[in-house]
Amino acid sequence: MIEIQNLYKSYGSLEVLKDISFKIEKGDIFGIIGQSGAGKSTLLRCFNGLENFQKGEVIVDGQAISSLNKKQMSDIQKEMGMIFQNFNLLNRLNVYDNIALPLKFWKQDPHSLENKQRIEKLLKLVGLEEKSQAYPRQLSGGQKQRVAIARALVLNPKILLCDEATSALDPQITRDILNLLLKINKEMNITIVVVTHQMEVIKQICNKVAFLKDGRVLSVGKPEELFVAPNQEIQKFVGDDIEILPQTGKNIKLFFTNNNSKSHTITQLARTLDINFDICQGKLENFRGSMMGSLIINIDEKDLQAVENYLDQEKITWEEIV
Ligand SMILES: Nc1ncnc2c1ncn2[C@@H]1O[C@H](COP(=O)(O)OP(=O)(O)OP(=O)(O)O)[C@@H](O)[C@H]1O
Repeated sequence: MIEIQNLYKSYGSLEVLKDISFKIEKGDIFGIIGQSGAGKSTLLRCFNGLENFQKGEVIVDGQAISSLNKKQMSDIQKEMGMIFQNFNLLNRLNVYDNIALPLKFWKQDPHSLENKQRIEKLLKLVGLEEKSQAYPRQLSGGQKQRVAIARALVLNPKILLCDEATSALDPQITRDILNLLLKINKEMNITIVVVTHQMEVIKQICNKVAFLKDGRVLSVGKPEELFVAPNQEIQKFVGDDIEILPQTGKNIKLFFTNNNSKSHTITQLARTLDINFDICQGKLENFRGSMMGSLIINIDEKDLQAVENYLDQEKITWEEIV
């Protein structure tokens, strides 16, 4: 659906995107995560032509963005709705007219029967049937983002681009908006790209994620797979702060995925190898409804080899914490 090939982008002498390549498939909810300044928003804006780039290519629905003329670019832009952190609503227009703005841009009558029905359907989808005549100043942040989502969908796009769409919202409202995005993805079959610095957003809705650091892709994959990959940069995002661990013996961190989250792994380990160990830290995380976990145990140094062999044999991902 969107393919990014060896993309480079600079602002003057500042290189912001460096050799970015990955693919977003139809139906994905694809997350792009990274710290402030990593280049996430710039990358997203290269997808719909809001930014140009110096090298590489972005291919949307089989069309190379850099080769499009003005008309072809607007047609592609029509296929991509976008929402932002600060909602970007027009305060002088009511909810209905804000949602209708893209229709006006495309010279359509916002009050034709077809468009009226379309906007009413969208108002229902985002749960704002009662607010059609309200003005932005009369709405909460979550409601404003719902209006922005309805507006982004009014032209029937295939792709929805979300730039830090929940960063200004509190945790409960964030969850509601994320559930709405999940619903839009499932029921309307819209591919969603989410730029965020919040790991929670990735965990709740994304089936794929790209980690960006200093304009480069650190890793791309399923969130739960990257979570179990022993990569310290990524674990920082997952919020894996390791507490103080014993200074004696060896500390081993085990990662449990859906495939190996058998409850008896740990008791089996003790029984099979006939060893004792201490449990130092444990954590469970929810990825789109699947539980993933990690556990740090402290073992005697003399048992290290046997434990490593056992974990490898049981195909449990582990790392030694030093
Ligand atoms: N129009 C611009 N002109 C010059 N530099 C820019 C411009 N837009 C962004 N930058 C710079 O490009 C880099 C990447 O910015 P970008 O906004 O893409 O990062 P980000 O990962 O989205 O961060 P944030 O979450 O803080 O928005 C930053 O160093 C930023 O200062």
